[in-house]
Amino acid sequence: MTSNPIISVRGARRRYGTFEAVRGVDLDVRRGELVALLGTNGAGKTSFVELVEGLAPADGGEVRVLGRDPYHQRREIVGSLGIMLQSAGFSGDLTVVETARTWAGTLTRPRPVDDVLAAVGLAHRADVRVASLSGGEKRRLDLALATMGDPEVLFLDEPTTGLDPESRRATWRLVQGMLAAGTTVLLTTHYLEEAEELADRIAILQAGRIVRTGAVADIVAAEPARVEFVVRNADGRAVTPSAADLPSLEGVVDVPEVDRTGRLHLRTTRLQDDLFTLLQWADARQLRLDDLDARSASLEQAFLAMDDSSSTRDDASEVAA
Ligand SMILES: Nc1ncnc2c1ncn2[C@@H]1O[C@H](COP(=O)(O)OP(=O)(O)OP(=O)(O)O)[C@@H](O)[C@H]1O
Repeated sequence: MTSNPIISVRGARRRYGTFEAVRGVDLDVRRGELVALLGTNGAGKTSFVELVEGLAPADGGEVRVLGRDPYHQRREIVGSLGIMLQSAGFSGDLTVVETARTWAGTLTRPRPVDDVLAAVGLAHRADVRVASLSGGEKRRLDLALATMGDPEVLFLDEPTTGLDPESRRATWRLVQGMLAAGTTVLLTTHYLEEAEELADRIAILQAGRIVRTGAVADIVAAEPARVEFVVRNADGRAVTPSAADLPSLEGVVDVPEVDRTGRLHLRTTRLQDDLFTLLQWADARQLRLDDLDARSASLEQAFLAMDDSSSTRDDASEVAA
């Protein structure tokens, strides 16, 4: 299916004085897709997302949401956007339901307030003053307001920060329901598990540039898998093979390490082949690979590896820019 992207950004730039926080970002988000923007603190996520939300003008490049410039043509699209900022400025004196009703009054087609509060698990807190809510409850009220207008495009800036694991999962279910109904979502998060759970695609920002985009599986596949075990002989005693004792393993990157407990750690780009070779090697010598743990890299490992390598690359791209 080819359709125009709902969010389309080309060469976006944003400056604060002489400092450039967003340095030529390209991004497309298609209808019904969730793209998660990841990056370490100060990478430029909020600076970039504010351009797409139309809360600030770009200093260069082109930003389009639903075919419009979200800053200069904001009034034409604002009714189709739902924005959940990192901190919303509610009056603490209003109750939850009063806040929701006030917000509903600003929207063209609000969903029923009771439904929206129930969806985020705040129905039983409707008459509590906002000032008395916990941090996690305030976050859920933010989400209720952002989704009240049934937006075509939803911006979620760290939506589950401060939520307990159960509330976090409830938020994920709500977002998944909106995605299934065709909502397009741009999410920023520091929780890689959240990105793994929700994102169709991930974009990783580093010092104002996107250094990687792709599906979680593709990003993770580029990172070596981990294998760990303790080698024991026929008597059950742990033995520590040197690298020279081990069979030749084709996918192994860097030298296998033995930690203080005698556990051997290696990383390989050919998990199945190298595991098979290791098991054959152990079998032929009547050795056991105890507590064997072999697993693909997590998004977290891929993210940390990318962050290391891109900070080195960044110095080079600075000169080239
Ligand atoms: N109003 C501002 N004036 C000057 N510099 C700013 C301003 N806002 C942000 N910056 C700088 O721009 C860079 C990007 O900040 P931004 O808040 O966009 O990062 P972020 O990826 O959202 O970080 P976090 O994960 O901590 O929210 C940082 O170096 C920050 O110090």
